Amino acid sequence: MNDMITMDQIVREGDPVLRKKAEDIELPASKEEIETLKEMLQFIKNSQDDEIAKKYNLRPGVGLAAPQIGLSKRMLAVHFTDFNDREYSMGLINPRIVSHSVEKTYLQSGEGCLSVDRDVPGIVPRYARITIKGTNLEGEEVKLRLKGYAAIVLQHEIDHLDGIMFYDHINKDNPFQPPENSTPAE
Ligand SMILES: O=CN(O)CCNC(=O)c1cccc(Cl)c1Cl
Ligand code: NI
Repeated sequence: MNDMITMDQIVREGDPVLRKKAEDIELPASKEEIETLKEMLQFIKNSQDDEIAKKYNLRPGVGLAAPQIGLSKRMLAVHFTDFNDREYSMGLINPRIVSHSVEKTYLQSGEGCLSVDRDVPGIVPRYARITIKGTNLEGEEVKLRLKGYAAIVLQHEIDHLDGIMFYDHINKDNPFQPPENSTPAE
């Protein structure tokens, strides 16, 4: 079905689907899975379009993981430009982090989530550099070497596939304590 995704379809914290480990998708992905992933990517683009976002009351986001629309499947979509003006706009099926730096990074402004209707302040430690493998919307195997903002966003999304929320990473005793061996991404 080719309906657009709106906030009504976004699952909020408390729903157990957000805490499940999502299942790998059997390749080649079905037409329906590809269609859904394209709708997820379109939702993210719509959420960044002032007119559309206003018309449909969409909260802006740079990524979306399938569990956030109630689908416990390992697929995600991202659409953003990083701090070096590099554009990322893609759907990924069965994404996995195949290697990462020891060094960490973080956004000094913290993170937010469409599935979390509240501000949760604090530094979210992320790996500074990651290598991801997965399958794109064209069915090709891709290998992405990411750092900085792109690395952070992809880790936030892949966490959703493992039932992890961004605030799980915030230091309970001192939320604004920069992690060991880290450099801010901004
Ligand atoms: O899972 C995806 N979302 O919940 C979409 C809404 N959040 C964001 O766009 C967002 C905001 C700040 C930092 C990061 Cl890393 C992300 Cl991802
Ligand atoms: Ni999120």
